[in-house]
Amino acid sequence: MSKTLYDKVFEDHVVHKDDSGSYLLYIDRHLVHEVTSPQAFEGLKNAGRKLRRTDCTLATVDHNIPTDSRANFKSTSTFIKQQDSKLQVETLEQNVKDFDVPFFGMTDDRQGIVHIIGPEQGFTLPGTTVVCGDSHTSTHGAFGSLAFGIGTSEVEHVLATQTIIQAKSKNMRIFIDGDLSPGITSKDLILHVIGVIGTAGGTGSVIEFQGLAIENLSMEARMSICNMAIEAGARAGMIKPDQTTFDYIKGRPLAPKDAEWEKAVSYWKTLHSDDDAKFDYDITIKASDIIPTITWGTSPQDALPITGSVPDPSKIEDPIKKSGMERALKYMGLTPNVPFKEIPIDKVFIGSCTNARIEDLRSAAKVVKGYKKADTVKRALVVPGSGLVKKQAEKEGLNKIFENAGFEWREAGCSMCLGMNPDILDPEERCASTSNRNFEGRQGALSRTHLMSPAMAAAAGINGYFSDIREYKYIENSEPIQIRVEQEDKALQDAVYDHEKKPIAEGETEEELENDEINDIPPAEHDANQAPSDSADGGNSSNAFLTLTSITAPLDRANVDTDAIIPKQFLKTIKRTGLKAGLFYESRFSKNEQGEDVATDFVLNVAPYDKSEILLVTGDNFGCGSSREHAPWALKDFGIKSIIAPSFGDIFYNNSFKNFLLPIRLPQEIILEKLYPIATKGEQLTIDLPNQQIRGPNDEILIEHFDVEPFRKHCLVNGLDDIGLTLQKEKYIIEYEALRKDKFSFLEQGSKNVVPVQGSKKSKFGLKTQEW
Ligand SMILES: CC(C)[C@H](C(=O)O)[C@@H](O)C(=O)O
Ligand code: SF4
Repeated sequence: MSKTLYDKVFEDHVVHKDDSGSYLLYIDRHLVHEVTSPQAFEGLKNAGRKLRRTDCTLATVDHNIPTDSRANFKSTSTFIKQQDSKLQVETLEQNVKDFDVPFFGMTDDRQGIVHIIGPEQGFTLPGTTVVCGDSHTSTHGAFGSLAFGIGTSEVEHVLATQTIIQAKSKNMRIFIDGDLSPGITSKDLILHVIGVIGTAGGTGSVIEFQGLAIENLSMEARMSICNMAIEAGARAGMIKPDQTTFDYIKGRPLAPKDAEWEKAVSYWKTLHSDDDAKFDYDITIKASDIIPTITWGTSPQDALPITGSVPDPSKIEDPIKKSGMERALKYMGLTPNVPFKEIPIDKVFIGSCTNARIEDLRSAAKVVKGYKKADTVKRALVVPGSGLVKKQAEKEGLNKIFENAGFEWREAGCSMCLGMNPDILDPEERCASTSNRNFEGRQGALSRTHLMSPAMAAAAGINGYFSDIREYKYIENSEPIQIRVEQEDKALQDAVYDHEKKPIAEGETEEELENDEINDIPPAEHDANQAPSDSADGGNSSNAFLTLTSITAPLDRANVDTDAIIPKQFLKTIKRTGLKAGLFYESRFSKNEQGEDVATDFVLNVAPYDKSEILLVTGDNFGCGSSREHAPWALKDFGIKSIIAPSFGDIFYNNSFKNFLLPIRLPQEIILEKLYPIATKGEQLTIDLPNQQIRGPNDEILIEHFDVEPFRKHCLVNGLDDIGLTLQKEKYIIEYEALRKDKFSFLEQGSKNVVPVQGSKKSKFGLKTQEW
């Protein structure tokens, strides 16, 4: 039977299939960062569980770390000034020691954004399953791996079992017909695609990108495309591996070598969709239709060609779309019909897991070279995606080009992509950004983000206005510094052996340093919200969801992203509880003249809805975007136990079940006709999970049947912790591991070959002298 690329990779990882149709998949590569892991490690500790495979796990710090020069770095505790950020980073530093996880910390040149370092090290390989507690894990699909973001409960599940419970997604193909026109980048391509299919377009599907335009792209450009597959709502994005892929991987530190390399490549060559494979959805986009693209609104689907103007809501008929557009334009401070090229900007951000690789920096540097940043542009930040990208760029002299133009050259991290560190925009500042999300408040409270390619962001920084890169006048050979090195220097990676940044301050011993850091970490407390797992099947009747009767808060919005449900400043906790105050923070509160929070008339602030346990959303795609499990934690903390909406972001949907919160999908017209009138009257609905029904205030049946996958229902009705359930299937995991060791022996080394940095704190790995 013919298969798609997704079918092949999925099937090669099935450990077990349940009668209910739910699969247990083996995970080859697990990337870990500081934001979504503390509660997972705490869960392991509380339950006395081990980490199953450290060799399949690789950790780094990226979201919270300042991008200031680390030239005088002494210790995390002195370097990071924001207390909550410091705590998250130090908690990961402690957890990697406690669980023996290979780790790239701040004294290591290999540290960087988690989705940059995996491919850079050769940890990400074709045909593997790759997960991370981060939505942009989709990036790794560029290698033909099945890579997707997971929530913190799933991180814990993977740490404990090296597997994940999955349902099979639908197959979607996006075929790019023809090749891209000159000057058009992969960022324009993916923004264009999202503009066409919308942020819910890929929901429930794995997208395979195909066509000449894709085949002609470099690996880095392919990564930018798959990176933003999540912004199209997809579970994952994939591109079949080819010679470009193999050339990129060969020689990287953690890639297979010699005979294992040959064995790997012959398997990888089988990883493509068969000619007659069937896709559930098939979309063709003409490459010649794609021109430089930017976003104007507060969702990545608000994408238009740079030659266009701000859209006009008066021309829109659909009332939900019209009010959404009005709201976005008001937030963005934009007037309808103004040409994009006449809109001035305040700041530039060149960075993020979408566009902070060496090719991105090269293309921005070419634009900047020989010019000065416009006087009206207050700041332009260039943040390399990893320490190694930074090194490579410095070797090529790109840092000098940026600095000569008045751009700031920073250290690696997520930075202003979401501003969990000090890099944020001031309210109402407009930013030309190479990142992937333009949500309200994303780059700082009331910040205004416009997404675009690195070359376009750089051009905006020079001109002071959004600019069409095709009209831009490059200055060639005007400066002594040339962009000479077109090939990435893989040998630079060996430089970690002689890197200059010594982590230990003069006069301070390793032991003192270690003690300093440990002293800053409060002892782990038992988290009351953590599902106890001492019973054999992990059951806990207090979590069980049977029937729920409550008034229902109506929410008339579409595309409510998880940044809106719980903004970034509340992600810095290492606990699962205490998030009630942050729920819908930007909507529930505004600042008065004294700068204090004042409650708005947002539905959850107003009686009787402030006591609602059900949220009824009329628009599509609730919980899209980030994988933060903090979103269901905050909803739960507020008292919400069920959410009804036409559709949900895939990761949010999963995360809800893990927290015994029931998401129910119903068609929009049914919601509007049958449930909305009751909700707006402040009357009660009853959700009956065992019978899969919704009843009205007089117990009349409103919804005869709603869908919920049998396995999820079983777990919810019985209050089951699925780590406990999976561990009961350990015999299948052991069997799979034996098969894997033989058939996929080239995956066995994994992160075992990670060499600790010289002079780093004591590591249980010891200082190896492996050859790379
Ligand atoms: C912090 C993390 C959960 C989040 C994500 O999942 O994407 C972040 O990386 C983001 O980009 O919003
Ligand atoms: S999207 Fe931004 S915050 Fe999220 S991982 Fe990528 S760079 Fe970091």
